Amino acid sequence: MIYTYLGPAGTFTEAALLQVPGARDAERIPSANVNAALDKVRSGEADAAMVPIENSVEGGVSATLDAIATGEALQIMREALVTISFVLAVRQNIDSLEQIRSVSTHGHAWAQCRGWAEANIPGAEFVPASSTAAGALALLDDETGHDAAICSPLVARERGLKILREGIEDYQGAVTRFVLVARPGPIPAPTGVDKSTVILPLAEDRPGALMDILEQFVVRGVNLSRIESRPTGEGMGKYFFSVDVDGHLAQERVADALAGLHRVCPDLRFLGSYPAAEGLSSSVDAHNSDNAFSKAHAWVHGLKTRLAT
Ligand SMILES: O=C(O)C(=O)C[C@]1(C(=O)O)C=C[C@@H](O)C=C1
Repeated sequence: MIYTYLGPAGTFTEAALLQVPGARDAERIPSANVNAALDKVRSGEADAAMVPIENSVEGGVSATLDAIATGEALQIMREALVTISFVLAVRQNIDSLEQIRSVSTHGHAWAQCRGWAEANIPGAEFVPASSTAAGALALLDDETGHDAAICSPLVARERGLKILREGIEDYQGAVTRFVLVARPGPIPAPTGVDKSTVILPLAEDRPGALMDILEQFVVRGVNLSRIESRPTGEGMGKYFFSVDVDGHLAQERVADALAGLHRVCPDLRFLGSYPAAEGLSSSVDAHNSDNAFSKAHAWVHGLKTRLAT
């Protein structure tokens, strides 16, 4: 297996990839951004890419949500959760917060430390970086660049960076969710605690269009764990929904909901069923169990055998 991930080495995304059994000893190619990582998978240069998709404080990672929703089809094989904590790393000549005029990090990391930054380095300019590790490593390479970087404690320690403050995140215990994405292939077998992801473009802007979609889940007792609307880029007011549901394609209620969605949303994109990284809370009523669906299908099938030909 050849893996790629949002690099350079030392990103939270690499930490997520290292949770995948075997990834530590496999070839790992860093990519400069999410699109580059997914392109490597689409072209066959890598077999799978780990990319961030959602943070418990800042929400969805738009670059990933958009890139997997369009273009050549991809499939989510698994997910990984990483607890996020940030340090403030500085150049060797900086000894106090007052000396910091510019700070670099990834946009999602900046959003998670904004309160701390406003209170502690109010005058500092934010310099966007392609990842937290890229912002941190520039402290070593680029003598003319920013004074400080917000990054993981790990990359700061491994690269011998000077740490001025630790635990600067606004919300302790924040978590980022990552997905491992591959070219479409076999769908991982159900584990009993699974998720499925589906992209639902709105066919037309009319009253009840979202209700038609949600109804497909509600009537089959399928719980949604995430729903986000993203602009398609094709003009104002054009959106698709990116949805995670509890359950696996192998479960009748999920398969039946997908069939219903295909009728109301024919351009939908199924992004996969895969093991959930943590236990799901939703329970399934008896009338939405596989058994109830099988009995109902068998009953209708029996009736149909009596149709006059
Ligand atoms: O910059 C990194 O280290 C990343 O892995 C990216 C990323 C993100 O996109 O959310 C991952 C985790 C943190 O929430 C901040 C940044």
